Amino acid sequence: DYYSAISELERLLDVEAFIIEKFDEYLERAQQEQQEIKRFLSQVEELQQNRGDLEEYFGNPLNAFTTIRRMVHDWKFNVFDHILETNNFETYKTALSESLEKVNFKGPTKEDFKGATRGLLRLQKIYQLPTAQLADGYLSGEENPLNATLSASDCLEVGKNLCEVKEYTYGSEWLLEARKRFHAEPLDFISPNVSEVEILEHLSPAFKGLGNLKLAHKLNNEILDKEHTHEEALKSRIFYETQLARERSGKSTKPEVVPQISEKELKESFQLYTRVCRGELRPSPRKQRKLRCYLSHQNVSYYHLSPFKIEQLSLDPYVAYIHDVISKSEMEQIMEHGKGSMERSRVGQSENATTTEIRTSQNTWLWYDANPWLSKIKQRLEDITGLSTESAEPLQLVNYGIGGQYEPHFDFTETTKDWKGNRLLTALFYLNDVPLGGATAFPFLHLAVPPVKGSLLVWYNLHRSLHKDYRTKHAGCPVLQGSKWICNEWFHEGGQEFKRPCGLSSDEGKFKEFEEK
Ligand SMILES: O=C(O)CCC(=O)C(=O)O
Ligand SMILES: [Fe+2]
Repeated sequence: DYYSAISELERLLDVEAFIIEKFDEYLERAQQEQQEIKRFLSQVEELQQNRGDLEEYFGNPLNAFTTIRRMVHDWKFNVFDHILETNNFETYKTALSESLEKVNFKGPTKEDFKGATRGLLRLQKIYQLPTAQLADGYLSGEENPLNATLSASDCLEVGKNLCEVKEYTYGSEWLLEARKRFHAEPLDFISPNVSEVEILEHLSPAFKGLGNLKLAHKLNNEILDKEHTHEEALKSRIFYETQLARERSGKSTKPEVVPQISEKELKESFQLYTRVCRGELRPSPRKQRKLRCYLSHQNVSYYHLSPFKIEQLSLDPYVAYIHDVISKSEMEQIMEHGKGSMERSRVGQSENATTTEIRTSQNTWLWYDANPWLSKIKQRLEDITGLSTESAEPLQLVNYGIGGQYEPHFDFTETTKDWKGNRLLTALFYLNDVPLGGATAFPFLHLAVPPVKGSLLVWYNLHRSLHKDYRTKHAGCPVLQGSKWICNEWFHEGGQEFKRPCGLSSDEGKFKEFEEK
């Protein structure tokens, strides 16, 4: 008790002074936090005001990336963490979560954020974009960059995510970029509170991952220069010093670091795919010389009046554009109908189909029965191809996002169980123009077909004898700028007996060498 001795009261005064001190600290912090929240809110408000046309805004992958990043990360660090960790805000907290529940708000997750990073990496790898340029919003050799740049903390997050999946080469570049930007940026722009130490905490292990222990050691020492008692760095220092000493004395050799290239990336078709997407490979003049553009009624009386505009792209296997085959209002109608039910695209057959990085897009199916307004389009597809839709699949609407792609694949499947048979012909409508990237690539044909709004691309996946044509391996190149909307129709074998009769000889095993390439 305090009444029986003055000394205890003295202690009480000490305690009181201590409490005052703590509360002062607390209030100062709270004020600081409020200011930070305010600053963050006004920054976001400014961004919101500058967003302009949404299609165009999100057509810029950097804007898409930073928006997701803001929702996954910045709101949490700058606002919610501050508010939610303080009990005073309990009532505010319930009101907030209730109102979020009311509007059924489900924000992007960490997985979204990682996916966005993987998208940027893919763009960088396939289009060979230098890190600093990409971070500055330069997507190709253009003079004026996109109206978006990444901050030091954006670069840090990209670098962190990449190192997490052992992509140390690119990861270290992003971290170095973060450091450069950290020094260049005005302090009030850095959000959420990045420190140089935090950048170094990731940069040093990244160089260790690359087998550059000397540099990792040097960067680790820089952490210790700034924070003498940094526990992790102190531990790492011992590791680096012993390791480097052993190397010097010849007791251990420099670790051999083999760059991580997946089996899939080593495949010839993948290498060709990236080169075709970049425009480094084109069909030879010898092949191109034989190609024609012409008008055709395809033996349908109606089209004598308004023939199809055909542009051949490859004769064997046959690939061609048919231009201006679908009207603006039809395209809009398709997208409007599909938009509400898009789901992450899957790869594989029915029950085994899974989502994968091989195909980063969303899609939905439009059944002809359920959408009678599609019958005109169905008829047009029959008129163009001369095939029956009796065994065809419903229309598949597809949309690609940040760095969205579909890696090289065949459209035919391994087994066909029913009378419909395999996918004979692919008909692909381009529903929009893609400002950069997003071509349909045929690696073995050295052919990249850029999306042309309102045009249809067709090719046969099977030989005349209905055996698989392995040269038709194809892909959707990553979308570099803008988004990509397409619509697929797959015609199957069934019902084409008189429409596309088989030849007299078998094509089995023809060009089989392309199967595994
Ligand atoms: O996106 C593309 O251009 C190709 C799409 C594709 O190959 C497919 O959906 O099967
Ligand atoms: Fe395909």
